[in-house]
Amino acid sequence: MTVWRTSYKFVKKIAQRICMRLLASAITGEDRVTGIDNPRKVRVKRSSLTLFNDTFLRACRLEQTKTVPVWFMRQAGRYDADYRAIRERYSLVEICEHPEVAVEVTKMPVDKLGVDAAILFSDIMIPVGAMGLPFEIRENVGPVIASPIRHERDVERLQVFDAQEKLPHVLETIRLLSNELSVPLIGFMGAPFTLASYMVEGGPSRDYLQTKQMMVSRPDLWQQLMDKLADMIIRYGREQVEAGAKALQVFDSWVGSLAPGDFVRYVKPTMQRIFEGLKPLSVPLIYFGVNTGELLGEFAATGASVVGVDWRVPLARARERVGGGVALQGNFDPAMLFAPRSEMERRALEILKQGAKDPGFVFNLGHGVKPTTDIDALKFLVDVVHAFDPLAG
Ligand SMILES: Cc1c2[nH]c(c1CCC(=O)O)Cc1[nH]c(c(CCC(=O)O)c1C)Cc1[nH]c(c(CCC(=O)O)c1C)Cc1[nH]c(c(C)c1CCC(=O)O)C2
Repeated sequence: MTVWRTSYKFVKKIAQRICMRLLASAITGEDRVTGIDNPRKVRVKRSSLTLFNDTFLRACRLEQTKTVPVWFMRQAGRYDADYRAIRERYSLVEICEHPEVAVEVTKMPVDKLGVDAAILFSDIMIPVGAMGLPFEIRENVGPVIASPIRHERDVERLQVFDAQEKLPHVLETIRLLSNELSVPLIGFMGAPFTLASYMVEGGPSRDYLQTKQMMVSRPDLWQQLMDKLADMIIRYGREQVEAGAKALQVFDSWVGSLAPGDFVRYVKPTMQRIFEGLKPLSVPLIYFGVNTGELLGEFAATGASVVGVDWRVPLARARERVGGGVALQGNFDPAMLFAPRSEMERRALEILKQGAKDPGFVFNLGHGVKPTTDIDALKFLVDVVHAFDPLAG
């Protein structure tokens, strides 16, 4: 009897999944593939019947898609009441330490907003803690480090860790997500300059005086720090992809504070080494920064496959600067999520028309979602992007 009931349930579940899959592809007309899109990495077991929306990955690979993929930086966050409720019980670091909670938070925007990619819920500082430098995240301030890096011994003490050993919960979160998600999971790391800015200043900064001072007056020590962070980033990136991340974004939020000559001299070689090291993983590699208008050409020359653009640069100009062979991601001003709907739509269409001129465009904001954003504005924006036909222009 029990055997019969179990097999009936099993057959019913399979039949339901097949029906859902057929229905979804009939409705969207989008190409759907099974969970496995990189046969080399089938180490992670996944259901072969999961619906999988690969529009984001295809746009990153410069393939023509029927709709423009969209996701938002900081798409899991305080604008969402359910997230705020979870934050009342867990700190940001605690969420990261509990895979079941991190999974739930990562999935929230996918379910609620209908975005085409998920981003791992974590923070760029999590691996800094694992390197042996304790930090704290202060609300409305950002990461704070009590004993910042100033001397050789501080750099020497930093460990290039094994995530299996130091951050097993992060890898577990990725494994769970890659089994459950119907969209690709983006893993991420902070880039060396941006991480160094917190590690050297001891917290957020307006002008990065200590960081830039170390860069120019102790180029040897600076390079030692860049090298150690690059080693960490390559190793941690590889572990994230092996656990199931389908793309990696390297956040260099504050590198736009550098003059182009300084970027080329003090940062670019390290970024080239990082993307060279991550390339064998065969996943899209996104390089993002704010205020990087003058650096976009250099960004494209680092070896990244997708370049993030903020709203200060029109996308057509960004395309001129990066040239061909690289996808673009951006560049809606997060402040414009507070504009009237008609104005939001007008601006989104302007971006879509420029961005989708060539294959290889991912719609995003130019920076993260602001905590006071209305969730309905985000949903509206997703709908506008999905209604746009990139082939019709
Ligand atoms: C610079 C940077 C940090 N963290 C990150 C960056 C690069 C992107 C950027 O430029 O915004 C990256 C980051 N941080 C967080 C994510 C989660 C994934 C997602 O985008 O949804 C991602 C991708 C969670 C978070 N990380 C943080 C929050 C907000 C605090 C909270 O809601 O608990 C979230 C959701 C905290 C944090 N952590 C950091 C800052 C500046 C802050 C903001 C402080 C505040 O406003 O309270 C460092």
